[in-house]
Amino acid sequence: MDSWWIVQLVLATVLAVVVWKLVKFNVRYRGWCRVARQFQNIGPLHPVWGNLHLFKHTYDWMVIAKKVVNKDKPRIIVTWMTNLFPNFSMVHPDTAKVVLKASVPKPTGVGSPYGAFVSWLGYGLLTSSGSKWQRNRRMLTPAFHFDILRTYVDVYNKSCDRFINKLESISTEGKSVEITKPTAVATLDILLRCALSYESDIQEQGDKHPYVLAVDELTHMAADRFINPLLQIDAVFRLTSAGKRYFNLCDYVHDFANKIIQTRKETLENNPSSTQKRRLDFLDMLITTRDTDGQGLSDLEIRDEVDTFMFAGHDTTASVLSWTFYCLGKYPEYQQKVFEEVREIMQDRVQVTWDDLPRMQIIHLFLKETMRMYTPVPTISRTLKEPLEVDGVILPASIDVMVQIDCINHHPDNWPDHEKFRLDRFEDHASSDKDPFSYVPFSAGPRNCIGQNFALNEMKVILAKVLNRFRIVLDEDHEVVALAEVVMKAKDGIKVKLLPR
Ligand code: HEM
Repeated sequence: MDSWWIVQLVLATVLAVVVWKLVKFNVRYRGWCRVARQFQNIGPLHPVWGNLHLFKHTYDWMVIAKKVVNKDKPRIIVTWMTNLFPNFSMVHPDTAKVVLKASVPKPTGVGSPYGAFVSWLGYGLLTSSGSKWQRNRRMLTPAFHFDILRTYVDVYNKSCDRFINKLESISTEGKSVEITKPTAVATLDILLRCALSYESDIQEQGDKHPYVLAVDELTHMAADRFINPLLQIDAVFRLTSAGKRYFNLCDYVHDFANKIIQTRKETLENNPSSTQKRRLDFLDMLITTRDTDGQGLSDLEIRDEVDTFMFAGHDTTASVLSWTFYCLGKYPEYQQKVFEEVREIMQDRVQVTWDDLPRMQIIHLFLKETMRMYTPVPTISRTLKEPLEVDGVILPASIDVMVQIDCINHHPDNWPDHEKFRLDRFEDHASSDKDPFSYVPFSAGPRNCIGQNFALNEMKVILAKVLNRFRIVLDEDHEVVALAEVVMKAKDGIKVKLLPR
């Protein structure tokens, strides 16, 4: 056969594959259109860009969606990502619960919401699916048992003392301070101490500390990758200067964790009784946990879980705390109520105890309403491997579906006056006939947040101690705008005045 024939054969094969793919896509596409027609669209369609022309930034989606939810009270919203790909968003508890209860995997491929985080977090609990996730979730659950969490209260107290010192040093003469950054460093400090027993002066150093800087930059860069599918292809991203920096930072945080893991493994091997003399941390649990076959986690799995805790546990908690400081300043009459509760519980003490935590009921209500108003994790997603029936419609396999927690928190069917901050909103929430899926800041179902009690305890300790020390007043000259990014952020931060009590 001469070479001309070979070329023709190759071209014909390529053409046949392309045609076959197009036909397959066309069948799928028509199926998507049939389904999409049954639900409300987020807005007018552009002939090429679908709904994308409506959003300049990813966070614009939530602003528009919440207006639609408020006006028409839909249960599912369709967004066309160009005219070729529909995206189905569950915005009501009835539709969200079907997705959250099903064991539906996380989307981690190129162009998917979690894909951008994989080179940093690997396949830890947040990004893994299927049997790997099931095994590891079972193995890690004991690390969040109350008996373990109880021992962290001391860490929260000590770290919060450093946080208060930091705030005092930057808020001299009643000047207002930007609160979100020091709060994020404080929550990272707490996680490093609880997860790895890593003791350092990171709060004093702030982003001069290389680990703080790395985690902060990685969080932002991974979020930027998330909105640019091209940059999600590692090989393409590596060619950009941002990509080079990103992978260097990944190497740095991986090395940082690897060194601590190796040192700890050697200590545990050489001196197994060392754990009896000190507080156990997450790393001890990760190294010693065993599955039903007696197998432990590999070194890579341990590192992935450590990095996952750092990412999933620090920015989320910092977001809630920052918005809570904001709301305390915005609603001084509620701040007074919370403060009175703190004084009643703590009397003359400055350290919070484990037994104080369940008594902090007004703080608890305040945190809950803050998390409803300023949803810490606005959006999560899943990828359908099988068709799933939602609201009487079969959503086809192979599409990504989103659960829009922020829309659920503001759905007028469940939350009348949803834009109003009301401390009494949750007073009888548990006992009322309200659907538990109408409020899911920590998600719900099998893949709910494993760290929620850790976070709630930590936030209560910090709030009690900060309020015991300062009265919080909003800086009225600073405009605060909420942006629904990966976590809920304030556009130019949050500024408050901290007046000593
Ligand atoms: C106020 C603070 C927090 C909020 C609002 C929050 C919220 C959430 C949400 C919404 C999810 C579901 C994510 C998804 O489906 O993609 C989640 C999962 C997760 N969170 Fe949290 N989280 C917080 C604190 C923490 C802390 C402190 C830790 C660890 C120490 C943590 C570790 C995790 C992990 C490992 C997962 C994945 C669980 C799984 O899929 O099995 N979170 N969190």
